[in-house]
Amino acid sequence: MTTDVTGPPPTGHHLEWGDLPAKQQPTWGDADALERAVTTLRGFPPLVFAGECDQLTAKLAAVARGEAFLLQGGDCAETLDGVTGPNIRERIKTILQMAVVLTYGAGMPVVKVGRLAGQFAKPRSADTETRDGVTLPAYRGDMVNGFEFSAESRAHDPSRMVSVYHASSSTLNLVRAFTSGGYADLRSVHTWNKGFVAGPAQARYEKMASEIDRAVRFLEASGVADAEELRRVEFYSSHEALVLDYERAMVRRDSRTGLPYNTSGHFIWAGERTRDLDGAHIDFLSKVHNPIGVKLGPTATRDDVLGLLDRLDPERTPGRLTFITRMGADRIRDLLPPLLESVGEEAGKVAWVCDPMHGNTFSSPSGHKTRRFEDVIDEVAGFFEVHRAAETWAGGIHVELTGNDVTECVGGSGALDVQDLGLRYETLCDPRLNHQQSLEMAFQVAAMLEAGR
Ligand SMILES: O=C[C@H](O)[C@H](O)COP(=O)(O)O
Ligand SMILES: C=C(OP(=O)(O)O)C(=O)O
Ligand SMILES: [Mn+2]
Repeated sequence: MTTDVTGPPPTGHHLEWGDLPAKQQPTWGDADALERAVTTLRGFPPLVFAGECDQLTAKLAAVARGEAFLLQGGDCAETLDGVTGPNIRERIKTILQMAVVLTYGAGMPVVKVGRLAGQFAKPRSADTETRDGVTLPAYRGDMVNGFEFSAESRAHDPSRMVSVYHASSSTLNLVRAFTSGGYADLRSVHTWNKGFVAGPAQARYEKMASEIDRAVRFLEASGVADAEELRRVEFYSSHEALVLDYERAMVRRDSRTGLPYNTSGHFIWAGERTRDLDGAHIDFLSKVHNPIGVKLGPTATRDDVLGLLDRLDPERTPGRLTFITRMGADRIRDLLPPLLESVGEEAGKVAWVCDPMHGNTFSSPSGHKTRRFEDVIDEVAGFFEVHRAAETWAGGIHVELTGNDVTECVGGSGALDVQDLGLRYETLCDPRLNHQQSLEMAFQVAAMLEAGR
């Protein structure tokens, strides 16, 4: 981890953001409260450092070259109440386990990125929600308003951005402690499996962990393994850069180079609803030097893809830009090939990652938003097939998951049924894979990666 100091922008050198149209923004009522929150945020230290962002760019360059695989995962919507030690620990353990399964199964470096420490704002399909004849603003994530269905809670409150900063800071603090303080030591692969509800994937993991243990002991005994290298993992934060008042206020200039970085997270992306070329979100991403992503849904055209490439990565810097496709299991095989084809040679200049969640959401009869595990796997399978045929690299997966034993997505070996959804449905936005389903997915994706080698 580099320790460069990333300072606030020098006085008089504030970046100009202009006033391009910005979709999906809060309507803060109180201008003074907004000003106070933004001023407070601007004075806070960065949450991540420019040097770390550059390291991640270098790792994503390896993904773009086909030499590494990206695992990006976490909640759809983090919540302030959800920032607890156990919640964060179980999520980190889950991602570490998945990464080990992928690394061991596929013999390939895995870049680990959490959807965490900033994933507190949501774009919505509708601005309002109606219950029993009462219409209120839709829930837009804890950065903007509360989930509770009352006028007071649903009002957009800028001071929430400051709360999100603190929540992100304490999340990152624990993540850094876990990943560099010995907990993520490869010699503890077994302990990451502890505390989870037993199931087939856990048992399979246990077996694999024993093999890894033996291999690590062998390497250590032979003097090949560097004890320090085994002790820690590089783990990065990411979120959708949605609420521009928050993201802009977190921009700092790198003291080494003077270049602006969004220090609210290592990797940030523009969502499917805010990726228009002439909009404020793409303009924002074009001005910061972090590694960035853009979601591409079923309506993405050749011109969108080429335009985004030119706008966001004019120099074609390896690792700078990642396209995250989310087409749906039934459409990926038709919609992705023309995009790869139209980009031609340029397709190899960016990383391509599959979000198998957002194109596969439906409502259960009980009214729960859900996804079928089998559709999620099928979209990833389609993603691999298409890339193989196009001779481009299927660079990774972007998944909504939790380490907790929730009942939000149906299917998987636990055969979770739509009738079970009400048991432990805890997400405030989209349904996440639970621990068992996440681990199962890792085994299936590792097999796909292995088959392609
Ligand atoms: O992850 C996000 C959701 O897909 C997005 O917020 C839209 O959800 P909605 O259709 O329930 O508004
Ligand atoms: C809103 C999201 O995705 P998308 O922009 O792809 O719909 C999300 O990642 O939670
Ligand atoms: Mn989501």
